[in-house]
Amino acid sequence: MMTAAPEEKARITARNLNFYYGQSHALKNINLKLAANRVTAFIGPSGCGKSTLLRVFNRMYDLYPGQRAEGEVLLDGTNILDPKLDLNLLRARVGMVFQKPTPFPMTIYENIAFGIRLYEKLPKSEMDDRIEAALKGGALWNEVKDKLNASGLSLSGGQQQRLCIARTVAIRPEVILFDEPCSALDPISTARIEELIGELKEKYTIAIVTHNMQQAARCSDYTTFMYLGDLIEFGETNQIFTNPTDKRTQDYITGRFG
Ligand SMILES: Nc1ncnc2c1ncn2[C@@H]1O[C@H](COP(=O)(O)OP(=O)(O)OP(=O)(O)O)[C@@H](O)[C@H]1O
Repeated sequence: MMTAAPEEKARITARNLNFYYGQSHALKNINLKLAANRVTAFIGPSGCGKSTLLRVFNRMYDLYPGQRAEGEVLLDGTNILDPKLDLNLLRARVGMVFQKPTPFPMTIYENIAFGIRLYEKLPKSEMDDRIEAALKGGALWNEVKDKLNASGLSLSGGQQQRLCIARTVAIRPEVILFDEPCSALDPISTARIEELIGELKEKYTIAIVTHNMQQAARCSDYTTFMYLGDLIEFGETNQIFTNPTDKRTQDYITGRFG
């Protein structure tokens, strides 16, 4: 197993990470660094553990009994697997965008304000500024600035996904996790989100799970190939796609399995 890490500042470091669904061993001794202000893509055949790994990074699994992680996952030096950790704070630092856009059934404005209010009490004018900045961060401001009181559900699928990204950005996270963020979107909306991910990495550290090889190649700096719960290969995206060292990586990226 190759677990080399980039010679860059790490935002998240996983050390000897194992994950279990009851008796089932879903992540096997994962060692990995997510470089700060870079996009790291996770690829591999269905069921290899990509989403499980992403869900460890913000302790999403904590909501479900019987699921447990062992080892260490450091976020700027703090072990996020520590049972005493404040999960609300963790989820403010590590935001997540899901496969299906999930706006709340409320106005565009309230979709963003809702999350901010969980953490901060702001006067109206400051809140307005934060909402504008978040919608700009989600590359949605120009399309919605004249209808902030319309329902979030009235937007197109691609706009809804950008609203969800704006909602995540509004809380000022350090890391954003994307779990197949484009799989429900058309090619134009997909291109828009990929472009946005490229912009977001200036401020945030990004991890993205994708089934789309072209997407991983287009928008990531580093790529991780996983197989049956193992991290098989990690490297610069260009190297993984042009000159992988492991035969399983090569077979997967050339479409021989998965
Ligand atoms: N809630 C669960 N309970 C039990 N086993 C689970 C659960 N969720 C996932 N698994 C198992 O853990 C392993 C990893 O699943 P995971 O969803 O992380 O894979 P993935 O690589 O993201 O797959 P996909 O590409 O299909 O989304 C699989 O064997 C899966 O069956």
